[in-house]
Amino acid sequence: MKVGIIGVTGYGGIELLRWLKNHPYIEVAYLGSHSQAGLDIADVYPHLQGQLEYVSDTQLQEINADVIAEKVELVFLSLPSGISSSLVPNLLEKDLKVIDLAGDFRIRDASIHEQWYKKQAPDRRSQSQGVYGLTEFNRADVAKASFVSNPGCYPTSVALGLAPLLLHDLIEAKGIIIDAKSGTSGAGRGAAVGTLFSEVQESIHAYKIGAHQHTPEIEQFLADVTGKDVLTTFTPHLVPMTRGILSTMYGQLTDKAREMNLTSDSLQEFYQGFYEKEKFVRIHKSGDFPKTKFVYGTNFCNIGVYVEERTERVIVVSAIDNMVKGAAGQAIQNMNVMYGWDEATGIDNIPLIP
Ligand SMILES: NC(=O)C1=CN([C@@H]2O[C@H](COP(=O)(O)OP(=O)(O)OC[C@H]3O[C@@H](n4cnc5c(N)ncnc54)[C@H](OP(=O)(O)O)[C@@H]3O)[C@@H](O)[C@H]2O)C=CC1
Ligand SMILES: CC(=O)N[C@@H](CCC(=O)OP(=O)(O)O)C(=O)O
Repeated sequence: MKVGIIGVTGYGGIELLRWLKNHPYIEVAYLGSHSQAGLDIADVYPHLQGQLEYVSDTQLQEINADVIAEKVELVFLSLPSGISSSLVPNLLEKDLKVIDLAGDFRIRDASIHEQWYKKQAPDRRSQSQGVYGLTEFNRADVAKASFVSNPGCYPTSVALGLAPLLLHDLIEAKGIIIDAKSGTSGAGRGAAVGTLFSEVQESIHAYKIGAHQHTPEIEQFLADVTGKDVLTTFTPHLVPMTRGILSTMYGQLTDKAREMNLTSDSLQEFYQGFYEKEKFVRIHKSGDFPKTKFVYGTNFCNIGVYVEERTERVIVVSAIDNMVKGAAGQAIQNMNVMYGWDEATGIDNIPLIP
């Protein structure tokens, strides 16, 4: 099948291109760029030299829906937030299948989108056709979708970590605390003082406290899962590494969980059972917790759980690679589901250690 990538020169786009080499059913027939059209992708990224036999046209093209529709059947969008919303309606009109990595179409409520993204919400007509692509939870809808809105990187790590607890009423839906840390690739390739080596190395800081745009995405998904309003305090941190997100989450046990005498061991068994059939979610043994290294360069989400009996709190630690399960890997996982292929096609590998 022929696919295209719009925004291929960015981190999400180039990661998609890297993974698609491993995919047996894919030819990449269109590479779109806003500011570098006309250049060859191997000139922009010389590490690709001699590796692009699966790309039928390696020259970066201008972004034009008519041209894209002539060349491919499905297109991945990996653009800054606020840009894909102007493109998606045109692409869908041309009967293209679309997987969007940006946040434009994730939030259903326009006023909430505008409040957190500080940008105009997109055209509702496109969104109504879109499916939130957290594959493990929305597989049936993704399989039927022509437009998938791929989840954000932090929300992927948080949702996979907390959904089992909320779904089974084991923690209170309000007062959840999420302390998350991301490597700098999460901020994209654009030059910015905040991600300079000299600013980031030997330092760690919290940012967008009480104001991060992933907060409503997390709450919307978890409310869909529980049928209740979910309230979280989400604090992201930037840490001096390139890839990876580690989210540490705290929830208060419910009466139900207390009556069950939930322990770390029984909670670990519950998570193991919950995700038993999931290829990309791996539960650590009781007493053992993930490191971002365990998922580096892979589509895995690793989760460790603990019940702190003294404070009646559950602690969940989840790790993903923001570029893979948090972006390109999950997008390809969704494409596999849309086409009825084995979900792990092209994205099954082992992390690099060390
Ligand atoms: N990085 C990550 O870990 C994750 C990112 N995301 C989301 O994915 C999207 C892409 O992120 P990322 O790859 O990191 O970002 P980058 O900044 O690295 O890349 C953005 C791309 O968009 C293109 N672009 C910039 N401005 C415009 C414009 N006005 N019109 C069309 N194209 C434009 C650039 O291409 P060119 O200059 O060639 O025109 C570039 O290729 C974002 O919405 C991000 O929030 C989601 C999950 C994780
Ligand atoms: C480290 C870092 O800066 N990460 C970015 C993640 C951006 C992202 O993925 O944004 P959308 O999913 O909302 O498009 C951030 O915190 O804004």
